Amino acid sequence: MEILSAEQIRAWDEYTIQHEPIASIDLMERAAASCLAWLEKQGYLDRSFSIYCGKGNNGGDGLALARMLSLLDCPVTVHILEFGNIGTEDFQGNLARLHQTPVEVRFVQGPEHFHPVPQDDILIDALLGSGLNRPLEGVTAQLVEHLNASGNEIIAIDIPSGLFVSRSAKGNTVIRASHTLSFQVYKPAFLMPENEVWVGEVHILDIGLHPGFLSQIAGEAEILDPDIIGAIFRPRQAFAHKGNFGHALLVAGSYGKMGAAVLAARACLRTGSGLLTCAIPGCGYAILQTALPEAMLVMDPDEKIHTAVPDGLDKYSVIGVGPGLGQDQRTVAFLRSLLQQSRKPVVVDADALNILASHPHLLSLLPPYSILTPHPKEFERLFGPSPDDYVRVEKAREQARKLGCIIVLKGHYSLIAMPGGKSYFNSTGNPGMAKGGSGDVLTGILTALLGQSYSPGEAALLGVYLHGLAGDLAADTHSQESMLPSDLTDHLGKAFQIIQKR
Ligand SMILES: NC(=O)C1=CN([C@@H]2O[C@H](COP(=O)(O)OP(=O)(O)OC[C@H]3O[C@@H](n4cnc5c(N)ncnc54)[C@H](OP(=O)(O)O)[C@@H]3O)[C@@H](O)[C@H]2O)[C@@H](O)CC1
Ligand SMILES: Nc1ncnc2c1ncn2[C@@H]1O[C@H](COP(=O)(O)OP(=O)(O)O)[C@@H](O)[C@H]1O
Ligand SMILES: [K+]
Repeated sequence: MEILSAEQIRAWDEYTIQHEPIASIDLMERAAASCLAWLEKQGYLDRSFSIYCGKGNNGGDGLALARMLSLLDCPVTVHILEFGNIGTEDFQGNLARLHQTPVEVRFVQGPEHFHPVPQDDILIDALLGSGLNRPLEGVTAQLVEHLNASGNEIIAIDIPSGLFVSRSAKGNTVIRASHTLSFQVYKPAFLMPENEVWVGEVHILDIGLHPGFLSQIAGEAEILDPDIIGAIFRPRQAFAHKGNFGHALLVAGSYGKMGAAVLAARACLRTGSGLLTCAIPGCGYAILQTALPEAMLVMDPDEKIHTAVPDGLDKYSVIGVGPGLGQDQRTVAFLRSLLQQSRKPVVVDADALNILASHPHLLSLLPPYSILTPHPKEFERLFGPSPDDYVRVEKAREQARKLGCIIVLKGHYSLIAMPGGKSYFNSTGNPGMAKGGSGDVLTGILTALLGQSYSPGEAALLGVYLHGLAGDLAADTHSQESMLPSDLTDHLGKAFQIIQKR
């Protein structure tokens, strides 16, 4: 699913109006009807509603919804915020239609018109939508604060009023919705952690915009969905042998952090690597041999840390490096040699990223199309602080282009930024994965896929999606609270089966 800017969405409206064809007010009718259907499905129709409208098309949606609710005998009051203009054509058309119903319409010109909010009313926010072009101020901001302070449940139409579609509204006044009903596609605003308090749960409603439009635009970002994954995943051939599925080298673990190596290695095996060798310090020998009989080992001469690059790197189809590595000075030198000798894309995570952050000149040694998997803190260490989430995402895209690498910026909607400029937001995963070790599992998964002749881009997309899907399945089994990173690996099998069936 594409992620579009406000301008692109407006253009899609226009395209639909021309090519379906459909009158603009009828498209608004469809948008309002989709909100009504959602309210009905969620069991809201036995409630009473206060609907707050601006004078743009977002307000028009609110007026149309008010009429529809009233026709179903729901008690509705409409409050229209006076902006000192007559409103858009479709707003006016819907106001005329609303006047033919018994719905009471109140005009709000100043705080003296802010009625106390009836305690049990559901508030519908149709003040401002994707047309917002400046922060809320004056009466508008005061009204939003009044509604937020009411403690009532607020459902926002299209986007909570005060939130921009594609840039930060940090520090501004914004409606705090518990649900946002938006149309057709995700907007960037819904994917940014800083907006969670305002958007609540997001529901994308299909209003039948013309599909022909999508072939005309070069979308910069997409939601990683089952269709994309279905096109990437390749089932095993009947006559395949282990040589077809790569020989992965996983460089991980140090004294006190051998668990990271075990987690990554198990995930690598469960993601189908043909062969796996783990490069580990001496202290990990018994641990790895006992935990994972399927894995082979190459031992570092040092007992506790990584100091020496294993011989014959070229025989491995892929290298994954980082989980539990430590940042000893000798390990820094080790990482430098490892990257210098690597001729294929490498998966780089955790302490390997931290070493790159403290020795940025090493970034130039990354083989093209390597996959870097920083969480936001590691990202900040690598590329500096960002004032808001939008800037961080943009910076990740920029760095992916600059380094010629894939950057997986991990989070609720992990961003996968490709060197060619395209990026994806992952749709799987849950807060049960916010535990030390989940990232190590991802490294194992990505390393396995990259070794199995998936292209680096394919491996990154499939791996991040599978990791989150396994997380969702683990949460179903164990709850988000109780699930462990190792449960992600235990649910990879089921995750593969789901992908395969689609
Ligand atoms: N496909 C879809 O998605 C469909 C979308 N539809 C709906 O259309 C909505 C977009 O409608 P829209 O373009 O009329 O914008 P909307 O936000 O109602 O008004 C913005 C106007 O307000 C003003 N303004 C801006 N900032 C302000 C501020 N801080 N404080 C005060 N005023 C401010 C500014 O005018 P200005 O004052 O700058 O002249 C601007 O022009 C969309 O969200 C969805 O609900 C459906 O109906 C059909 C299908
Ligand atoms: N709230 C969340 N929703 C979805 N996924 C999450 C959430 N929190 C963490 N994750 C996922 O869990 C993983 C955590 O990785 P990371 O922070 O590197 O963990 P660690 O280094 O401790 O193993 C990432 O893939 C991230 O996307
Ligand atoms: K709104």
